[in-house]
Amino acid sequence: MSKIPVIEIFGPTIQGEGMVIGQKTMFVRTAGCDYSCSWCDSAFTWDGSGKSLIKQMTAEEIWNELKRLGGNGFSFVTISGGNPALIRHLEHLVRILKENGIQIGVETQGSRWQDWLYEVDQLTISPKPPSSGMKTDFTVLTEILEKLENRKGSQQVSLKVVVFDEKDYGFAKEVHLRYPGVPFFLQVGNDDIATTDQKKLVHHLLKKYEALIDTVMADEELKNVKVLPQLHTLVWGNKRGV
Ligand SMILES: C[S@@+](CC[C@H](N)C(=O)[O-])C[C@H]1O[C@@H](n2cnc3c(N)ncnc32)[C@H](O)[C@@H]1O
Ligand SMILES: Nc1nc2[nH]cc(C(=O)O)c2c(=O)[nH]1
Ligand code: SF4
Ligand SMILES: [Mg+2]
Repeated sequence: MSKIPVIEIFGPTIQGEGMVIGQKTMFVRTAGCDYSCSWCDSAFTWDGSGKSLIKQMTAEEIWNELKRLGGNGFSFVTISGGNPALIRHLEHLVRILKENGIQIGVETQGSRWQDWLYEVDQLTISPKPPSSGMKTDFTVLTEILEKLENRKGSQQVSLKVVVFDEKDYGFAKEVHLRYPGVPFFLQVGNDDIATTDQKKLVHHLLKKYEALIDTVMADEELKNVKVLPQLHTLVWGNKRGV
């Protein structure tokens, strides 16, 4: 059976970001990314520091681990990474989750396509702004969004851009104005991903959230948008596996 590189499986917890914020969910985090964002809060998935944590698992093994951790107490699984859209074999996990009546969420940056993305119930695509050091290939992103336009009725797709500075804000606007029909989220960037001083971090991030709200409220070009913090970071700081 084909193996999937998994770096962590955790939950149940709440989805802390984006269109499904607050949803009770399990997480499967795959290893490996085609990007290397300067501020990635999950760099251990791709920078070698988490190498010893990576397990090659079959879809059945992942499903068994999800049940061991979550028992009968979950109906939603979020697949993140790294970039899960690098891994074709996730189609097997998606099938097992579907067969068991589990709703699926995916977090990806919109740089790669896989056919199993059609089966995802809540798909968050998060193009990277300039501060990440990455460059979005808009031809690829447009192709992906065009494929998803013909999706079945129950699937929801959203765009989410993390904002650290003014240039990022300009990029976020560009993305929203390019794809005005796709539900759009702005997310506060965490620029202190290493600190263990949670009180200070939360205070700092709430200030940044307030500033981002102020900017968007004053901006006539951004109307039908949602502005969110990373809720899990406000609750648990930079802790991993929550
Ligand atoms: C770790 S990524 C994994 C999925 C995929 N590679 C992606 O970037 O969309 C999950 C989400 O966390 C966001 N993220 C990563 N580092 C962040 C940070 N320092 N502050 C805020 N959001 C961050 C990403 O933009 C993405 O939306
Ligand atoms: N609670 C919680 N919500 C999340 N939403 C997106 C996450 C991610 O790292 O992809 C994440 C995460 O790591 N934890
Ligand atoms: S695309 Fe996602 S996982 Fe990859 S480096 Fe950027 S934030 Fe991290
Ligand atoms: Mg995260």
